[in-house]
Amino acid sequence: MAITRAECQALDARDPLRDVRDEFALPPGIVYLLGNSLGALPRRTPERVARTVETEWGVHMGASWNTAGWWDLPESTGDRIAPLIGAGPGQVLAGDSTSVNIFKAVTGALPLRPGRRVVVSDLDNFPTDRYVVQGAVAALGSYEIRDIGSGAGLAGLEDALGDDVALVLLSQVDYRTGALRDMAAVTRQVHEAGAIMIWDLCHSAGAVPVEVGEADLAVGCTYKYLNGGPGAPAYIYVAPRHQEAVRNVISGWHGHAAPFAFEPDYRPATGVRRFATGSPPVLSYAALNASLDIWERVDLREVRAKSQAMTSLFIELVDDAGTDLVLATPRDPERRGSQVSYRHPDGYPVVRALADRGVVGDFREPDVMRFGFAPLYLRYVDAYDAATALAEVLREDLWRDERYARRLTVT
Ligand SMILES: Cc1ncc(COP(=O)(O)O)c(C=O)c1O
Ligand SMILES: Nc1c(O)cccc1C(=O)C[C@H](N)C(=O)O
Repeated sequence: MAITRAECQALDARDPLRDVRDEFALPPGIVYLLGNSLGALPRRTPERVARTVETEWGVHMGASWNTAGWWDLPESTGDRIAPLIGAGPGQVLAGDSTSVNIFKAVTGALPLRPGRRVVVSDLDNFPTDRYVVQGAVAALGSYEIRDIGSGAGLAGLEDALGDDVALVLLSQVDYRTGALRDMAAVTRQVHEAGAIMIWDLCHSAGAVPVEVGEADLAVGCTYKYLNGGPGAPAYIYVAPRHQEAVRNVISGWHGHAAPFAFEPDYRPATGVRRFATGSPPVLSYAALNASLDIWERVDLREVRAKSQAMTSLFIELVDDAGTDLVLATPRDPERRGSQVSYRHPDGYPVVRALADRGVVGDFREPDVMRFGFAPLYLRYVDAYDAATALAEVLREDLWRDERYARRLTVT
């Protein structure tokens, strides 16, 4: 092998992020490469959630809407997410799920381009992005969807862009392959065609230093690299230039200009607050905010450097092992997020056999094995152990055991 385990340990000893790992409660004996699906539990999270339950809810009760800042959680939490995506204060609102925020973004942005009736959607995007666009178009009527294949670097985009296109929705990092799109260049291209650009940042926030830049709107989740917990509040970014023009079609009372005036008719709040809808899940915000304490202390350039080094190391080690895996992730570290994916016709049982050996990745149809490298809590030695286990599972055909063929409900 190109590098020894001892050399990986030496890399860990020099890692500027090495102490951040202690912030996480990681089960022993596990190499957790699923942080791109559900991030690990920060040690401080249980205490923060317990405080919200026992003191804010249990003692101060309803007063906590004011005294504990519950009412303002969507904005205050959004302001803490903002630096992670290159946005400023008052530009990000935390709440709802990514799916709901996609619906709000798409239906809110389409009227900005009257007369244009086409939404460009990526065939390889995460399905919920496509499903929500399909639902929005069906609900609005008179719009149509133009699908592009993202495969070779969004090759279809140029041809799809015409003077009938109102809006383009894309993910910055492809969930299957981990390919990273040039957000600034694609946004420019879409704007030159006169359309609105909406980005899904689910697989990029916390994985790469995101710059929303000229993007019109963006959405993302916080339960992957941001470690906010299962089902943690998602977020929506609305560029300041659009905030007064974009309408929130799910116009609930939390986005009203005067919610406690209990007026019969909706009037939107100013700024990003108008994208709020209903009561925030306060306990989930508590968990997310505990994790954001950690993000506040880390330098995103160090996160990116470590992510690129770890993913490169993993790829080199798997190369050296001489398996029949096909790398699905770009080899150039500048062109990938923080995951490494391989194609293998029996990827599903391979991933299950690996999990039995303590290396947790996942599988995405039709043939993609994904290994996410969350730089806050993974070590170089983890990349080494994972590559070694993967090579062993393939070399010794360990995945052929029939118990690995059975599909789990959630994969
Ligand atoms: C790109 C992308 N968009 C959206 C989602 C999910 O959306 P939601 O938070 O609504 O489940 C995911 C993952 O679950 C995703 O990878
Ligand atoms: N959001 C998830 C869920 O609710 C259940 C299971 C997995 C997830 C995920 O996040 C999957 C992830 N977006 C993916 O890229 O496949």
